[in-house]
Amino acid sequence: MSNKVWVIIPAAGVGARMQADRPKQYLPLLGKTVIEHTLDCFLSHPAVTGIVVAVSRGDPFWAELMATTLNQYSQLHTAPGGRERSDSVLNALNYLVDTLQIAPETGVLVHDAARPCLSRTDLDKLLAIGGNQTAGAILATPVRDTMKRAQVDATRISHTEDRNGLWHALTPQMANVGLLRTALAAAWEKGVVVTDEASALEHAGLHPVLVEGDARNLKITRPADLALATFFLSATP
Ligand SMILES: Nc1ccn([C@@H]2O[C@H](COP(=O)(O)OP(=O)(O)OP(=O)(O)O)[C@@H](O)[C@H]2O)c(=O)n1
Ligand SMILES: C[C@](O)(CO)[C@H](O)COP(=O)(O)O
Repeated sequence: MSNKVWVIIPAAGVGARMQADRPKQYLPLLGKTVIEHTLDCFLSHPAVTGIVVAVSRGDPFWAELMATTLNQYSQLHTAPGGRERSDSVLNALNYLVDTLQIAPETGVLVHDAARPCLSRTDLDKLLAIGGNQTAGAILATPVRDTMKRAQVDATRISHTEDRNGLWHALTPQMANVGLLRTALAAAWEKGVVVTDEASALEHAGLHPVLVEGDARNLKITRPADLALATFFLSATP
């Protein structure tokens, strides 16, 4: 795999859990939108050839950014979002192969638009380790807390899960274009719901590498997460 990669940014979610007046990737954060912070890490990286952002059809916020603050970046492309996150990612992969004719052995990173706190250090670490992994690689952090399995009615504890060997999957998640496209398409064909790229690779019988990353690379999901992201981005040098 060459050391140059493409990046896919799934940004077609509605952010229901955020309960905001717009999708969370477009919420203001330290003077610009969440997604602009997310893109910053990749737009300035020498190993990144281009970026495909999967957005909902008719998304007015993305169109506004592309007409203003992002209009100078020729390496930015857009693909249609899908019903699920995995559909958005597959649409972007199909755009890379069918429209841009990107070779299947090209490396690709998939990173949530809602994760604006990715550090350059972690990105470089993933690129260095993931660049030669045939089964893919993901940023992840070991579980810290005691993990409880709820009873069916979700009000009481059923039992405690063994947390040894449990990790939080983060993004970016890295593989080559052809492998990931085939794995996601196969999962879709089988009706298997996958919530990250590694799940599709696992369903294909692969075991992606775990690359320990910084727990501050949080996914903005609920209202309190925006204040955390603000703190993390304000505190970094
Ligand atoms: N059909 C979808 C659903 C999600 N995403 C993107 O995938 C990332 C992670 O998904 P999540 O945090 O679940 O975002 P939402 O689906 O928007 O959140 P919610 O589940 O609260 O609606 C986000 O950047 C989101 O924009 C996407 O591109 N296409
Ligand atoms: C891809 C991901 O961020 C890894 O933890 C997570 O699976 C996204 O899940 P969501 O339900 O779409 O937020």
